[in-house]
Amino acid sequence: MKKSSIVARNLTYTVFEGSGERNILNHIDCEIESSTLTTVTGPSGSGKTTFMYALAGLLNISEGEVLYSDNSIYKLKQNDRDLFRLENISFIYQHLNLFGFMNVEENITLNYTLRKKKITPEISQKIDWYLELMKLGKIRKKEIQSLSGGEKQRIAIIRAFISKAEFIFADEPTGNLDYKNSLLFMECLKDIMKENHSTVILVTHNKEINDYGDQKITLMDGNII
Ligand SMILES: Nc1ncnc2c1ncn2[C@@H]1O[C@H](COP(=O)(O)OP(=O)(O)OP(=O)(O)O)[C@@H](O)[C@H]1O
Repeated sequence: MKKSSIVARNLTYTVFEGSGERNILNHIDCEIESSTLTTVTGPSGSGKTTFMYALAGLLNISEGEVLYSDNSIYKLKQNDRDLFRLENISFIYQHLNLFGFMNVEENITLNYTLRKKKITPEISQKIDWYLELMKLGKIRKKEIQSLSGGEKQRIAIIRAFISKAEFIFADEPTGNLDYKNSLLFMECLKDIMKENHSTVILVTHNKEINDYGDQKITLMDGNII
């Protein structure tokens, strides 16, 4: 068996509601193997986004742990945890998180800027290649506000791909895309996974996207079913 790259043990996230408590994630155990695509589905409110954030070390979990190659992300000091994420994890959020005050190129290369890494000619060429592939053409210097929802989504996707992160967490990455572009995204994702040996966790409501998963997780009321 391949080595597990992410392991969650007893992962629990509790919130206080009124006079009581509620487990949004309820003692979850799971293993995600290296270089695989794991899809996460379930009804609205079942805990998919929370699960993804908890795996990425973004929450103050109530119980349990998340291990990346046997190291607990929640045992890291906050600064080290942030640094680990910056170096190793790319996100494609439901709400895109693109910055309106930056142009397309600045948004795509944000991870490099934050890590003070140079944009090599090879990376620059790759950006053009992705822009062409995603049918966006010559928009590197365009303002983000001037783009449509689907175009912004594709920029967020390119930003995640270009960072070459080992782990990609994607929350409804095809939510703003039409059928053709959704399948194009999945084909690109598979190529990227092969090239970078990435491990991908992808939240989706879409049955066809879910079918791409090597492992399929279904959540219901904070439990894996
Ligand atoms: N910090 C919080 N405080 C209170 N409730 C929360 C908090 N975070 C999440 N929830 C609740 O937990 C439940 C799960 O939320 P989550 O966003 O993870 O669901 P989801 O499955 O991703 O939903 P959707 O498919 O609609 O995006 C929801 O009922 C949400 O309101």
